[in-house]
Amino acid sequence: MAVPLAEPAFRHSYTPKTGVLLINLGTPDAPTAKALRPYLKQFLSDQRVIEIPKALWWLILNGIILNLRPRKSAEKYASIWSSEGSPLLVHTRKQSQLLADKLAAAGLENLVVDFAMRYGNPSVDSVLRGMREQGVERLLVVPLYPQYAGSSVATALDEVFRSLLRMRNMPEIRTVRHFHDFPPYIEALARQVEAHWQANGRGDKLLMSFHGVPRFTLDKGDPYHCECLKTGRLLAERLQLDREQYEVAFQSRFGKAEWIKPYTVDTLTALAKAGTQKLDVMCPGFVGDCLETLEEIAMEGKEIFLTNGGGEYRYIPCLNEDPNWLDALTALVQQHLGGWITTPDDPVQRFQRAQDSGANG
Ligand SMILES: C=CC1=C(C)c2cc3[nH]c(cc4nc(cc5[nH]c(cc1n2)c(C)c5CCC(=O)O)C(CCC(=O)O)=C4C)c(C)c3C=C
Ligand SMILES: [Fe+2]
Ligand SMILES: [Fe+2]
Repeated sequence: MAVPLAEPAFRHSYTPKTGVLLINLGTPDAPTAKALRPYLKQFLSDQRVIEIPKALWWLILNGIILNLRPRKSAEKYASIWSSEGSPLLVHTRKQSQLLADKLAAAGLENLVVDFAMRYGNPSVDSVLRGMREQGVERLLVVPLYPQYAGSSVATALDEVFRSLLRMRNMPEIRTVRHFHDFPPYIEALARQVEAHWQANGRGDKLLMSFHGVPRFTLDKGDPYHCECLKTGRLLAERLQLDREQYEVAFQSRFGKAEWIKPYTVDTLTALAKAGTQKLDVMCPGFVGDCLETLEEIAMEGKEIFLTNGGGEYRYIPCLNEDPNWLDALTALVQQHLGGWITTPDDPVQRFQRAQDSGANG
């Protein structure tokens, strides 16, 4: 075990704070091969993500992947990079600020809301240290993935626990595991689709594309596949879609192994060849647009659909800063803060105020 680090000096009689830490995957610092290399190295060295024996993978990663992929990925990132930076970082930052505003408006006091990235910057460890310095003694961790996967949620939590391992004065901790069937999240998705239909008319089909994972992780007990299907079913029910009016598929296959199916590329090809005239495409497993949605689905996916004879291809943006999603995220956080929440009319707060005024008066 690592040696615990020094902490801010212990203070008597101060009001401890509650921290809410949002965690997303992470993104390179710039859309360049130079910035992609350390980001991909950190990401693809994670044994929650790549389960190949360590020595063999080290050779493949350092000998082949880190020599070829950074340049190719940098070109893709360059095609989606905005003046504010990487879309994933921009949306996560805005979501964190808007969540803080909403929790403050709901009367929650002594909260510190921040975000971190599992890979790259801002790192989980640096943000957690900052929270401790601000007096955070209770911590709620919210990985921004609706569906649980070992390669997304669990590794984000691993990183939190790795940081806690070195803390001398550890905060109390709670973690959110998933919210794939949380009604306000499903409602926010449904309203996003309805707004798109209102503006553009209804498509013939709705394709819900989720990030894929290797097939063997399903066989070994990872619930991700089932949680994606459940989100798909709940959203379709809410939108009153019959089974033939929507498809669920899995994108972003990495490497040669089999991943969970159907693959989004195959579904897009089949829908195009079947003569689909108007296709609506969305990515419910990503709460913010990123490389995987903007480049792979909105751009590459469109090309695949059109070159195979498909009609109109309409990409529906992720939830991003949508007010219904911010309401859902606020509700999720409030639910998980239950018992920790300090609103002005909270009985413990009232007692504390009475004590303080007694002591001062
Ligand atoms: C939605 C949850 C995600 C799961 C589950 C997931 C699993 C997973 N991913 C890879 C490999 C790559 N993913 C990459 C990008 C990426 N992945 C997610 C989310 C999940 N990944 C997001 C949000 C992003 C976009 C990041 C951004 O900056 O916008 C990449 C990097 C890009 C590239 O070079 O193609 C890789 C690589 C594996 C192997 C995996 C499960 C085992
Ligand atoms: Fe990924
Ligand atoms: Fe991708």
